[in-house]
Amino acid sequence: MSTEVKAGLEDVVAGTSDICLVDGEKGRLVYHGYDINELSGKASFEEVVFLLWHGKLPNLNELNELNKELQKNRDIPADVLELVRSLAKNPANPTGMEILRTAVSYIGAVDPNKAMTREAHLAQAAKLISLSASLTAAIGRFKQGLDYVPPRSDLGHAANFLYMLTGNEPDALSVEAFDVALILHADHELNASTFAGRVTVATLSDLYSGVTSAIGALKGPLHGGANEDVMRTLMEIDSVEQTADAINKKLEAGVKVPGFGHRVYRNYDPRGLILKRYAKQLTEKTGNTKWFQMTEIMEDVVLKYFAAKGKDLKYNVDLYSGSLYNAMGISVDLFTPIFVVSRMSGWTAHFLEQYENNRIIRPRADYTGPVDLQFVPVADRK
Ligand SMILES: CC(=O)SCCNC(=O)CCNC(=O)[C@H](O)C(C)(C)COP(=O)(O)OP(=O)(O)OC[C@H]1O[C@@H](n2cnc3c(N)ncnc32)[C@H](O)[C@@H]1OP(=O)(O)O
Ligand SMILES: O=C([O-])CC(=O)C(=O)O
Repeated sequence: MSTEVKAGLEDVVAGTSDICLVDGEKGRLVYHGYDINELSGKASFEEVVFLLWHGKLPNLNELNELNKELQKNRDIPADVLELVRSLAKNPANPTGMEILRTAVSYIGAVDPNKAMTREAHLAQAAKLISLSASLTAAIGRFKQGLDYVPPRSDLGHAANFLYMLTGNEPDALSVEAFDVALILHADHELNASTFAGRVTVATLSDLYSGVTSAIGALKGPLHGGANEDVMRTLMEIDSVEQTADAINKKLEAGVKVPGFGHRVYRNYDPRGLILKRYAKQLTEKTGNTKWFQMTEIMEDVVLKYFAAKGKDLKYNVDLYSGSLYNAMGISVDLFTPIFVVSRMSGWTAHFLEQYENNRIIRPRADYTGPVDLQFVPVADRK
């Protein structure tokens, strides 16, 4: 057995997959052959869901069928809605991610369709794509003391989410920007949450357990939770003029600034460039450019700080989603749940792939503890 240990499994290839290519050197992200720049603004999120699950873009009939299936699953069942409503009011103040994780686990427990077939998994995946969006909108409303807005079947996935969140029909630019954000976050090879989920389903556990594991992993601030941290950092500074100074102080203190750095992208994160364009466009349209301006200053300060040290640290997908979502009127606590709404497509595609050609995932640890200790009865221990 090789004893070479790569901390954090850096650059370790843990399997093959034909879902998604992350080219860290060239800053490219490709879903089943399609570069994200080719899909963004042209395809809908629903088409990308089909692409990730089936390895090809849908024809019109296939897309209509998928849309029908997604629309059918949009309304939140009464028992799930009550669970979410009570959690949103709980004095422990659970986060959006905690409520979403609990609701998904509950939905799995009460789903009568427990078959471990591709057909059943696809039905469960469609249910989760729809319900994760409806639940995120409902969590946002309940946390503000507002009522549930039932879904509409005449709107696409992105527009329906914004409608269920605000109760108003969204404008075309917000729908386009949100749809693109969903596409950009849809999949990312063996990132921590997808890996966690694949490990779970590789024991031949159910798809809901895989998704619950994945949500738990995405929640952390080193992964999906960073998008909320970016916005909280900006809100804590709360001044365009103070941004450079405040970020420099954090860097000098050795704080890891959220929204920067990536395990794979050495050059730039291609998703960030697209999100930045939409954030600029939407914040200019709404007239509230403060958070976008602060984010640009943050980008400039961090890049210069590291360049001066001979390091090439770039911003990642989480940096500009903050000002973008804020311009859509979305509260910070929903930013990582929105990541779930999108990544549900990639997670479930990976789980389908794992089930198709499964072997339990079980690496080794290089043991560094003692051996041959002698047992001492408790009364004689110091
Ligand atoms: C959707 C996503 O998950 S994208 C990532 C979202 N996460 C964040 O934005 C949180 C901030 N970023 C980070 O914590 C890291 O860059 C990660 C977790 C993304 C990647 O971690 P790793 O690949 O293990 O990189 P690592 O932490 O070893 O960083 C390499 C070097 O860059 C520095 N560095 C990396 N990211 C940052 C950052 N955001 N701010 C300051 N310094 C950083 C590290 O201190 C380290 O410096 P050193 O070589 O002097 O020790
Ligand atoms: O790939 C990663 O390590 C993290 C990431 O950017 C993602 O999951 O989108």
